[in-house]
Amino acid sequence: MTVLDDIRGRLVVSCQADAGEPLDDPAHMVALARSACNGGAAAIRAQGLRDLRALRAALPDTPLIGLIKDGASGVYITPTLAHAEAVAATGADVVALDGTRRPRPDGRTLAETVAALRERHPGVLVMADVAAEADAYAAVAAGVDLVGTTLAGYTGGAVPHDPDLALVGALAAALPVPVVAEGRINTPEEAAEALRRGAHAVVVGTAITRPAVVTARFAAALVTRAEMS
Ligand SMILES: CC(=O)N[C@H](C=O)[C@@H](O)[C@H](O)[C@H](O)COP(=O)(O)O
Repeated sequence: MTVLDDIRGRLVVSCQADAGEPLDDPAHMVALARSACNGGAAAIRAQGLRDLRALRAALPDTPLIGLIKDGASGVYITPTLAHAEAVAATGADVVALDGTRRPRPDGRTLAETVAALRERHPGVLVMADVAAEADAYAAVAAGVDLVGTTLAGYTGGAVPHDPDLALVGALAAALPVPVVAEGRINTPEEAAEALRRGAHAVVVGTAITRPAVVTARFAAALVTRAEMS
């Protein structure tokens, strides 16, 4: 069984906390990840070397998708080969990296990044986080193992409210590699719809592991009600 077999048709839970948030502690991420696995998650996606090392040690048999966020705009998801190598060195099974066609900060192409990572870390899988169909075609040509819709809606303009399930469907129909639905999947129904549209797996983060954001949605709804009455 490969990691891709393990996650087929399943839920992957993203356990990430921004710096300074109350949950920004590897012990909290491990607790979130254990809870997610108890609830049926097949794999965990996580950010930052500290959290990745803690998760690998605590959950050695759970497939782990790792990344490093360097900044919050432009190419910030595992932006360079050095970041990708550092993620692979934590023991993550999959390295998720920016798979858009934007220039990378170290000047390497995505194809060069993938090739060098594979040479130094044989066996690691590479997931391209893309924003658009053309990104995905280029990423597949560059040799990635799977493609995620992670960055759809995050490369300019207002962030949409809904997940880009149309992109999931288009990529699943066209690509020769597994497509992971990721980004703003906020309900079980949306997760199921992503699978119906051909996703190999579904990543959910915020709706499960960011309680401040989820709480704010409830609180905002109550404020609106109070204003109307
Ligand atoms: C755009 C970006 O930086 N996405 C990040 C990628 O790892 C995370 O902040 C998201 O939480 C993750 O993709 C899961 O998505 P959602 O939290 O919407 O379920």
